[in-house]
Amino acid sequence: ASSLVRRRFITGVSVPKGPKGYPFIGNIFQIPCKDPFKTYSEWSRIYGPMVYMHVFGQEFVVLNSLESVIDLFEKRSSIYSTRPRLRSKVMAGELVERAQNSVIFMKYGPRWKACRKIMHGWMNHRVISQYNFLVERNAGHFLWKLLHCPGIFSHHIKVNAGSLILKLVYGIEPLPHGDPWIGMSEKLSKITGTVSEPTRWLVNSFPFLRYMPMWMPVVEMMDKGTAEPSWTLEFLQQDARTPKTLEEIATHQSAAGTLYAGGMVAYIRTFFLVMVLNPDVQKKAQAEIDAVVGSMRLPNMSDKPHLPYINCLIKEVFRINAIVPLLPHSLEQDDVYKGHHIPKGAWVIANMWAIFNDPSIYPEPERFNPQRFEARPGHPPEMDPSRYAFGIGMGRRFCPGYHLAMAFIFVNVTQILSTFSTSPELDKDGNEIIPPLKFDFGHLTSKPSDFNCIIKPRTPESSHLIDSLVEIDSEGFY
Ligand code: HEM
Repeated sequence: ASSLVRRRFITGVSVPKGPKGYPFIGNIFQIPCKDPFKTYSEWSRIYGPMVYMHVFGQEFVVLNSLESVIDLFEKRSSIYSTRPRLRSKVMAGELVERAQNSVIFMKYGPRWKACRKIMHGWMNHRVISQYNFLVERNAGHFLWKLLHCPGIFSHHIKVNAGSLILKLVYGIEPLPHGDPWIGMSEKLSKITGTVSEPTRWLVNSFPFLRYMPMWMPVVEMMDKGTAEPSWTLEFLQQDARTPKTLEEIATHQSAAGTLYAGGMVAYIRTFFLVMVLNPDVQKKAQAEIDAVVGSMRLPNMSDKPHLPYINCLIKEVFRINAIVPLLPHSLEQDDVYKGHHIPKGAWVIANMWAIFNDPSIYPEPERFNPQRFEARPGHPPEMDPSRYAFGIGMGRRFCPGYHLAMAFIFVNVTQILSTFSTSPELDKDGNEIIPPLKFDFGHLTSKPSDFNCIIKPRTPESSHLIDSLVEIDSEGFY
C-alpha cells in the first residue's frame, strides 16, 4: 500500500475505482474462478469501464470498454505491449521455465522481437496462402473421419487442428490415435494457460512434462533422409555448415513451442454447437454454398469473396464465444488515462467478453445472428469481432497465427457445411436433446462445454465426394 500511496503522489491522480478489498490479500475472495470476465463486466456497471483490483500487492486494471482497449493497447502500444511479470516465488519451476520460453509470455524486448520475426516469416499472408493446399487437404481428412466415425467428433476436431500445426512446423504426420506430439502440445498449452490465471499463483505443484526439445525428431529424420518439408527443416538447413548457436535454437524452439492450435479447436467446436442450435442459419449457409460452389466439389479459399453470408456467419461465431475472453498485457512505466493512474507493473486486462456482449455495439448480444454484419439500408454492419479476437488492431502482440487460423476456419466451416448436416441428438422417444449454449473457461481459452450432436452426410453424393478426395492407405486412419 505504501508504494501505491507513493505513486499516487507522483502522478497526482488515483487508480480507477474497484471493489473494496482486504488489506494485503486484497480482492482474492471476490475474483470468482468461474467466468471472471462476467463479474468484471458487472463491476464495470458500478465502478466505470476501468476496474481496479489487487491481490497480494499485485495490481490489476480490467478494461471493459472497446474505447479504453483501443486507446491503451493500440494507440499507446509502445507502453502497453509487455506481458505481466510472473511471480516466480510462488510458481513451480516448470511454469517459470515455460513462461520464459513462450512467446506469449515473453517480456517486450529483443528476444521477443526475434521470435516474432521468425513467426512472421512463417505465417505472413503471402506464405500462408501458399499453404492453402495443405489446409484444404487436412480438412479433407477431417471430413473423412467425420463421415466414418462421427461419434467422436470432438476428438477429430482436436487432431485436425493439431495435425495441421505439426505438419507445418515439423513436417510430422501425427498418429491417428494418441499421438505423443499432439498430447505434448496439449500439455504445453495447458501449462501456458495455467501460468496466466491470476488466481492460480498459489498452486505450487503441477505434474506436467518438462519442456521438450521439439526440434529433435526433425534432426533424426534429416539424418535418415526422411524429413518432410517444414518450417523447422527450413530453419535447420539454412546455412547448415554453421552450427546453430544455443540462443538461435532456443529462440526457434520457443517460437515453435508456442504454436498450438487451441484457439482453432475452440472455434470449430463453437461452430458445431451453434449449428445444432440454429438450424435456420445452417440451412441458409448451405443454400449459399450450393448456389455458389455446387455439390461437385468442395469449397476452397478462392470461394471466399463470393460467400457473403458465410463470412458473416464466421464473424458471429467469433462474437458468440470470445475464445480468449481476457487479454493480459502490462506496462513498464506509470501512465495516466482519463484522469486515472495506471500503475507501472499492473496487469492491464482487456475484457473481450464484455466487448463482444456490449449491447451498444451488438444489439441483443445473446442472440446468434450473422445478419448483424450485413449492410442494409438504415443498418451499417456491426463491428467485425474477428478484428479483435486475435488481439487489438495491429498492436504489437497481435496473434501471429491470424492468417493461418482464418484460412483454417474458412476452409473447415465451408467444407463441413457443404457436406454434412449437424442436428441435435435424439432421446429414446425421438425427442431432440438441445444442448445449452454454455462455455467453459480455463487455460486461457473459452470452449463449449461437452455436448453431443448428430453429424450426417447431406446426400449420398457428399459421402462419395469425401471418399473420392481422400486417398487413404486403409491402415486405421482414425
Ligand atoms: C482461432 C484461433 C486463434 C485465436 C482466437 C488466437 C488468439 C490470440 C490472442 C487473443 C492472442 C493475444 C494477443 C494480445 O495479447 O494482444 C494470441 C497470441 C498468440 N497467438 Fe494466437 N490465436 C489463434 C490461433 C493461433 C495460431 C494458429 C497460432 C500459431 C500457429 C497462434 C500463435 C500465437 C502466438 C505465438 C501468440 C503470442 C504473440 C505475442 O505475445 O507476441 N495463434 N492469439
